[in-house]
Amino acid sequence: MNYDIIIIGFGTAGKALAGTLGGDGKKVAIIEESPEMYGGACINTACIPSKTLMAEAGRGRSFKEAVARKADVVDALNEKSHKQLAENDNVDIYTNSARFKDDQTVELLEGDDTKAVITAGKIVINTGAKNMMPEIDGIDSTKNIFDPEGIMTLDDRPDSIIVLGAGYTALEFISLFSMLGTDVTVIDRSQHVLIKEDKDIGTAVYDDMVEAGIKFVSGTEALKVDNEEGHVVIETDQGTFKAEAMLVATGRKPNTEGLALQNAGVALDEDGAVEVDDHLLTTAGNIYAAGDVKGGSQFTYISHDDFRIVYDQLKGEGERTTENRGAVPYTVFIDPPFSRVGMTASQAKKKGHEVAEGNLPVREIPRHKVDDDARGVFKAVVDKDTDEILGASLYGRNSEELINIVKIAIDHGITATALKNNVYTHPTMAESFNSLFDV
Ligand SMILES: Cc1cc2nc3c(=O)[nH]c(=O)nc-3n(C[C@H](O)[C@H](O)[C@H](O)COP(=O)(O)OP(=O)(O)OC[C@H]3O[C@@H](n4cnc5c(N)ncnc54)[C@H](O)[C@@H]3O)c2cc1C
Ligand SMILES: NC(=O)c1ccc[n+]([C@@H]2O[C@H](COP(=O)([O-])OP(=O)(O)OC[C@H]3O[C@@H](n4cnc5c(N)ncnc54)[C@H](O)[C@@H]3O)[C@@H](O)[C@H]2O)c1
Repeated sequence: MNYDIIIIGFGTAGKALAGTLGGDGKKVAIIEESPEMYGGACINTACIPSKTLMAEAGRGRSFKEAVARKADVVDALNEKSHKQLAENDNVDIYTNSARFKDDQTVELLEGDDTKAVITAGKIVINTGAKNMMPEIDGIDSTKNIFDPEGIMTLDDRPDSIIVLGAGYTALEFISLFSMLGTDVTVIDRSQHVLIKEDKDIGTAVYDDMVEAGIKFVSGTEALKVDNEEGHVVIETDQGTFKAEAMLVATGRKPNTEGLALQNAGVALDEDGAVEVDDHLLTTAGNIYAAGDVKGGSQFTYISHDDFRIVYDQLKGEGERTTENRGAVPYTVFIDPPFSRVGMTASQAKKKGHEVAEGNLPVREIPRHKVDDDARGVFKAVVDKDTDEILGASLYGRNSEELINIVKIAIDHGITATALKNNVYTHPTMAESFNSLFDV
């Protein structure tokens, strides 16, 4: 069977491309290896389930209630994603593993057997990333060790948990389990949490987590894990720790295993990600890669923007690139959330900017009284000479929404003075910008 385009992986970019190109009348094949993953990681195993659990915990629901609602949300979104493409007459969904035969030919596998072979002039790889398990003695044979996906399928809340890692994924689960009443111990290689972020904010997050009862064992190397009386016991260079369960959140790696990329002339970079140019073209001239599999920032909205770039290559002027998509904001959904866009003050100084800094503790924002939550601090980085906004790091309630305002300001050259003098509704966290940008 020949198609105009084959998409490997039903992730964020893949789904949008298949739907849009199918709508344009192109003959599209989309290949997904698991029916449980229609719509990709974000809705099935990552963003949506984790944020649903967090929202439920915030409402004071039990773990069981939270997990039950999360399952309903995931099922509904998975079904909706499948339906959207299944109802498109120009899109064929294949539930198989894909493997390249050459740069225009893809095998559809069931186990080791080739069930069919399909061809297309253009192919998009959107196979995402998967959790990495570190090599620790005993990790494969010890029970009650979970990755982020697995920990969200537990029936009962563990009374105690060890979290290995303190990156963005780990921090969200640390916060979640702490809110649910689990005793949390964090074991991490690095010396500080949020090491790449503004130092004061990293400290504020750490202090709030310690205040909530979370225990950190930082700068630590895990040596060995085992089970003892139904618990997980971890031996480290700073002592031995024990809990009912352990979550391993030590990073993710691009999903390229089994694709036989060498058959298509698609090269990987030194981190194992598919090598792409700024139009997302791989080293094979007719094959694109989108989303986590190409490395860089791993966010669902980046995968969605990758869809725009590839679509623009296939149907538009080819002007959108990874270089002109603008500032990329992000939120770590801890309680309260931490969000960032652009540079920190120290990064801006290193780049030669004369910096003016806004620094506003949340306790000075009127809205905090209404919410009865004084935790957090908002920081802004402004170029002293030009009034240009260079970045913002916001730790506090509603930062996941506010950061998008700053992103628009950065992308469209809206100055710090403009945000300072803007009229905002009251009482909101947004009105903090009247003070934050008064630098
Ligand atoms: C716990 C967690 C929470 C997260 N929270 C957020 C968040 O709040 N906000 C955010 O923006 N990002 C978040 N992320 C990151 C986000 O999930 C990813 O960036 C996003 O899902 C990447 O999508 P993608 O398009 O690259 O592909 P994916 O959604 O990963 O889809 C790839 C698909 O390809 C399939 N596949 C793989 N290999 C093959 C093959 N050989 N043949 C056929 N099919 C194959 C897979 O089954 C999968 O369905 C989170 C990640 C994790 C782990
Ligand atoms: N809210 C969001 O948008 C969101 C949420 C979760 C993840 N993500 C995406 O997923 C990506 C991956 O995040 P991540 O947190 O999984 O990875 P990461 O690479 O950001 O963090 C890994 C952490 O594990 C630690 N570590 C590594 N090996 C270790 C070992 N053997 N022992 C102890 N500690 C060890 C590291 O010190 C680090 O703190 C992020 O870059 C982000 O883009 C996004």
